[in-house]
Amino acid sequence: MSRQKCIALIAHDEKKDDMAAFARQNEKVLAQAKIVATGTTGGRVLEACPGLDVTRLKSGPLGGDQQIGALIATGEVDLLIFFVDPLTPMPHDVDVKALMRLAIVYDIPMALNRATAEHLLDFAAV
Ligand SMILES: O=C(CO)COP(=O)(O)O
Repeated sequence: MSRQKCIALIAHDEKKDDMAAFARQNEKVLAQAKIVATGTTGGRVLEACPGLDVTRLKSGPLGGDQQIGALIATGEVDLLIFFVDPLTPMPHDVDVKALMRLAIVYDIPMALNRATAEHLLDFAAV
């Protein structure tokens, strides 16, 4: 039997409502996976869907993006869903860029907005 899929969820502040709505809408699919999330995003996802298996890491600006990058490097993440806010400068922009780079290096499917995330979830059908 193949191992349970791991989905990483991250949303910048302006996109957190969107992430909560996305989680609610896709709760059944997400419930079949193990979820890892940056701290605040994970809290919002759990508020929206208390039954999900969510491991909350550090908040993004405090190293959470790098933790998810490390999980990608060790082969533990199958899909990255990251709702990026393109309109707000971030103090941890270099961490965000590093995370995206690792997702590319390890060829992990990566959705940076909701429209793509819906397609990837359908496609991955965990
Ligand atoms: O900043 C983030 C991603 O870069 C997200 O972190 P939080 O989920 O803790 O807000």
